[in-house]
Amino acid sequence: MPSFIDRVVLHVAGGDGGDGCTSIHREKFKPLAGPDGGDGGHGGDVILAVDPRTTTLLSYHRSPHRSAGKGTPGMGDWRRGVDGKDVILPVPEGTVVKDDEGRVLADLVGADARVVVAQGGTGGRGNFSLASSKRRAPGFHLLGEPGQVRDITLELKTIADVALVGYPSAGKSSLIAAMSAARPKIADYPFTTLVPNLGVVEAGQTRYTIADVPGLIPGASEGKGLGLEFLRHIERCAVIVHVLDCATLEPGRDPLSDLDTIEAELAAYSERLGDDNDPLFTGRVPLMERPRVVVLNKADVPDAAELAEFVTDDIAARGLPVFTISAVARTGLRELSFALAERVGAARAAQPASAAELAQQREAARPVIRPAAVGRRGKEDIAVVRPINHPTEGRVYQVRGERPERWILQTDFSNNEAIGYLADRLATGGVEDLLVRAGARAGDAVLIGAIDGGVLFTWEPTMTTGAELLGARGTDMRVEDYHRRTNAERRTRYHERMDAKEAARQELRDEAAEGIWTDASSWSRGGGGDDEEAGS
Ligand SMILES: Nc1nc2c(ncn2[C@@H]2O[C@H](COP(=O)(O)OP(=O)(O)OP(=O)(O)O)[C@@H](O)[C@H]2O)c(=O)[nH]1
Ligand SMILES: [Mg+2]
Repeated sequence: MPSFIDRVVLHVAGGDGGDGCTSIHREKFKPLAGPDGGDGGHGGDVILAVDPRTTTLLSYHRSPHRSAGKGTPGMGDWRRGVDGKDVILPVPEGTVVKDDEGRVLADLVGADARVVVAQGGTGGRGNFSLASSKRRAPGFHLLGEPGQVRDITLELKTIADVALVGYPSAGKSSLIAAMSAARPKIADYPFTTLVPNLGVVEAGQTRYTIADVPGLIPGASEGKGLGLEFLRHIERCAVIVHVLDCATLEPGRDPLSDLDTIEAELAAYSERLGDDNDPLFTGRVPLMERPRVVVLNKADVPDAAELAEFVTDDIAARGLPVFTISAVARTGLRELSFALAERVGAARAAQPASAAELAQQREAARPVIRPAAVGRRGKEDIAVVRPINHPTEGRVYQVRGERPERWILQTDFSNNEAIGYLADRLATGGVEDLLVRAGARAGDAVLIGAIDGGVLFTWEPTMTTGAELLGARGTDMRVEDYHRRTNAERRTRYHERMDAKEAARQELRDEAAEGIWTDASSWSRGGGGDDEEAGS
């Protein structure tokens, strides 16, 4: 059985959006009745949702890849593609979601807490919805955007009122079994408990939860034993109970030094927690200031009872309440459960009145980081343009920004009209202005997106060649006769034209300062070479 099921790395993928459709409506006596290609469906999201019936992250450890459904392509007759299905992953309450850089994306507390961890891609627009008065019969559609893909880490931090801490085999599981209806595994070998067990205790009017966590050994705060796996669970418990084994035969151990060892580990962990130890985040007092109770266990063993009596005063002298019990013989449990109820009650009274109040305070104290929005629901940013040194292309103007990068993903580069549409979008979206301001000139290499996976092309500003190139139908003259040619012919023509321009530019460049401008001819993905068909 894996020991780290309360921390899993999950690979999540939103569904890809379906492509739009290019279609011309046909009717009897009216074979070309305008565009009727529908939009592609949106991809589904991957969502984490708190589910009270889920108590561990075990199932994600077994199958860590989760993807939402794809949107289907649009079709003729104005039919829209079908949206991909969302995938809803149930997680236990107390699951903290982090991205691959360790930033907290969500802290799922509350019965209906949920978060989208991978957004589905937006469906591509069909030629019907791309039609405008300028562009009456678009011969292209937009591609569906890929869904968001990423690795997230889920960590389960048990939410209980009381945490039982102590060395392996101290009797923590035995104690929770004696105090509540929980039936954890109990055995005489260390690290029997790998996943925290939760029990509910009723003492008088107070009802509280108690968590038995895996055993702790020296060095746990540096990850020894089950280390941090264990320590994570005490972060959210209001009261800490030290369970000390008075019958251990291990050399060098006795209740007092065990107590010191565990306290030192808690202090080291608290240090590590840093910001997360902040009461505003946990809603509790910092770990080291939380109330503690000491339990001397195994008093049914004669020697142990003697030892317990012997150390009681020492521990009490440190200001800690002490209870001598036997989890097996079930002695001393009633006093203990009432003493815990009292401290839990006090901790609850000191807490912010409501979860909402806590959330509000927390929000004010630190920015809540939410998953970066991609696709249809996201707020769109402004592009940034800067000259960079491309590893293979030399000096390149790089354009970064959600909008232009999405446009690239939506463009079918085998369709010249779609490329023309992209050029229009870049011009009207202000990217051309930014290029001019950044100092780019016609013929410079421009990269939209990251160095890997971005699209590299030679820039021809529409503002200098623009108006005169716009045909009567609003189509780009660079692709003027698109409707009379096959795809392959169009592509070839386009590349011939680009090559000719490139040759002309090359001459100019040769005269200009050497080595500054580089060759980045025609559209190519990821900085790779030209298309196979180019120059044929
Ligand atoms: N005699 C006696 N034995 C006990 C008592 N409590 C627990 N034990 C025994 O101690 C051993 C370990 O008990 P567990 O409850 O599994 O200990 P634990 O602290 O949960 O151990 P880990 O899960 O490994 O960290 C078992 O053999 C228990 O039967 C007790 O009060 N008296
Ligand atoms: Mg145990």
